[in-house]
Amino acid sequence: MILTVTLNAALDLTYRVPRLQPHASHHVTAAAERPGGKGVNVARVLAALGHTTVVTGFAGGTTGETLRRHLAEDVPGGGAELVDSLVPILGTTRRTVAVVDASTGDTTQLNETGPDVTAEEWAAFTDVYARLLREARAVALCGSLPPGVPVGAYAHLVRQARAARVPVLLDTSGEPLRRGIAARPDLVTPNTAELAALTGSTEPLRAALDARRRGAHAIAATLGPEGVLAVTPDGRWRAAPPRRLAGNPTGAGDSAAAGLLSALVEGLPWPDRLTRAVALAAATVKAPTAGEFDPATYEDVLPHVKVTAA
Ligand SMILES: O=P(O)(O)OC[C@@]1(O)O[C@H](CO)[C@@H](O)[C@@H]1O
Repeated sequence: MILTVTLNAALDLTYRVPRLQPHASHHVTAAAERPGGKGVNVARVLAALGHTTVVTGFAGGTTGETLRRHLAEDVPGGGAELVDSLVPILGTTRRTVAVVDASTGDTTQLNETGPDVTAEEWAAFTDVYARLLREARAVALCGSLPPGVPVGAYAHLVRQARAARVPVLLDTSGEPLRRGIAARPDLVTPNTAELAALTGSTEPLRAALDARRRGAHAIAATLGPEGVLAVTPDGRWRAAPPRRLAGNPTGAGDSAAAGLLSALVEGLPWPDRLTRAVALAAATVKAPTAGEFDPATYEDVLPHVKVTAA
């Protein structure tokens, strides 16, 4: 199985409004509620691709219950098993709100901070994680940290995965990323803003090379509509979709992470991993909510992703 960790899981709400304007009242024309947080999105895409996936992290309160109920119901595309190993907490799982402006296609994201996690709950999680690592073929550590979880949490979890010889992907930001990358994860998947905040450089190749020097075995930077830039021990590549797709980009990075991890577990070479990541990200932009992708767009884009040396 593949393991995904979402320490700050969320109940994701997506609202569609005809046109988003500050200081105005809006009529919501469509609303959706999904289990979310980056690692949950990665897990849902992995399961849809046919990989048995275990979701861990924290869940609590009424939103936590709702999230777990949705997780049990909802494998998009009816793929492989999605196993809930979330650790219960006393606090209440956060909500996030994505507001999609139908006139432009732009999305505005509002993320709650998350519940307070106690030292005992964090200790209970690390025990569950150590047990799950024994069965895992790969692990993804994704998203922000809720209050109470130590800022070096990802560094600790990366070291545990490396000690267990389980390939580990890290997708986070800020200080947890800075510390996590120094623990030498196999793959880090920052977006351009995260990469710039980490390295101080807005030039993606320079920033990715710098990020790799900080300890990551490989970097696959997600560049939005431009695709993915990878700096790896086997080479450097850019992978780009054949055309720019309009839609909701929330969760596109998570789908790219799922593509990279599934292809790694399947033993595919880097160019094929990047091709899958880019096609899945494009197909996610064409799906209305994070954690889902449009299968027809995926099949359509996959043969046309362009991979070039960087
Ligand atoms: O606050 P974080 O953990 O960084 O991001 C949370 C989040 O906005 O990211 C996903 C999209 O990538 C959403 O489904 C999710 O709720």
